Amino acid sequence: MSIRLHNIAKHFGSTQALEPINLDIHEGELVGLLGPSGSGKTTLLRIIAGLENADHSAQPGKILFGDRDVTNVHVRDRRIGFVFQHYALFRHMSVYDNVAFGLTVLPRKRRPSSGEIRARAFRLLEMVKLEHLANRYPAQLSGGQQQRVSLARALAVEPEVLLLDEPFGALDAKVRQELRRWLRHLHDELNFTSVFVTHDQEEALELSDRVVVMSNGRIEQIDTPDELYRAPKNRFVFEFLGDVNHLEGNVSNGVLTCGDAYWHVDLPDGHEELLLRPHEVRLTEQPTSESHLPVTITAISPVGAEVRVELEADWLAQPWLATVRHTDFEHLALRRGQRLFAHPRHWRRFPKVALNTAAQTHLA
Ligand SMILES: Nc1ncnc2c1ncn2[C@@H]1O[C@H](COP(=O)(O)OP(=O)(O)OP(=O)(O)O)[C@@H](O)[C@H]1O
Repeated sequence: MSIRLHNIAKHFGSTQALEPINLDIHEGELVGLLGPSGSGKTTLLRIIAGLENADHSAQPGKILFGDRDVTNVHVRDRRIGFVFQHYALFRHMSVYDNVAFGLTVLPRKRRPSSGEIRARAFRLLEMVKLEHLANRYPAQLSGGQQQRVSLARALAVEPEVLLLDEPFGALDAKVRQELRRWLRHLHDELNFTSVFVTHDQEEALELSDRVVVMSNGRIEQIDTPDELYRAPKNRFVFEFLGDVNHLEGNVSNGVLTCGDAYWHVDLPDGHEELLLRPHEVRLTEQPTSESHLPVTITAISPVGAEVRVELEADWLAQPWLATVRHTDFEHLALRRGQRLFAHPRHWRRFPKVALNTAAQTHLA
């Protein structure tokens, strides 16, 4: 089931939660709504669900599920499954009853027989690997298990659209990771269309077919995770998707200078701010004829696939972060207090005048 939003806007009193938005979600897609707090993600999800009405204006917005105009259709009749962080399980019902609930309350005409309800609920419990806990009560489950029951409960009524609002928000990192895999797996196997809200970049990039990046009630970019990361449309998207180092200074005759640091860049004269990711910073013991960017290591974190190194310098307003391979870390014998030189491998600049102009990128 595709979802099409046309000219959807929302005010709460004088607060504009959403500027007029157009969004096409394809059938079978898993789409993440990503943005900082207050950017309008939940409002957009609630409007898709029918829990909130969009503004009625001179040009009222429209919501289509497939060919069906659901703009004025009640939430009950939109055939949607929900998994909301605060939409808790029924505490007085067993796991099995929670999952079967949606089917037992269907109107008689659409309600399956009790044997079928039982079979379907158990099939879903098997899918989320919880059939052995069918008789337990929610309070007797871990947070991750409860969210898996929520997922099974939402899927029991065979929704064509599944909406999830920060579904794994309250869980620890490892359980979140596991549940993401669950969701992706169920999504691919059952082939519904899903929209989920998150403020976690990693979650959005890992789970989504496409990500909708939002800020201030606006859509900044809609793209595949790969495209978003490689070709951010503006500075906001670039900064929101990961750690960023800033290099600010004046360019004159092809040399950017900042305090006692300088670097040859192919840019016209003027003030510049260049942005680079931690993996785009190379560290060496000596400067080169091209760059002289002296830095001091202030912290080292060797946890993970790469070593994270924090760098400070008089010419930097904010510390830089560099990620280096473990082999380079050992080779350079990096330690706190060590003085080194940074070399940008790659950088971007986002001209300030027009926020939405494409980034200029440069490979050093
Ligand atoms: N019921 C409401 N009444 C008044 N203002 C609201 C209401 N719901 C949301 N807002 C405002 O609308 C804007 C968007 O809120 P929304 O909850 O959609 O953001 P969000 O991106 O989901 O944020 P978060 O990640 O913090 O949940 C915010 O400025 C918020 O204060």
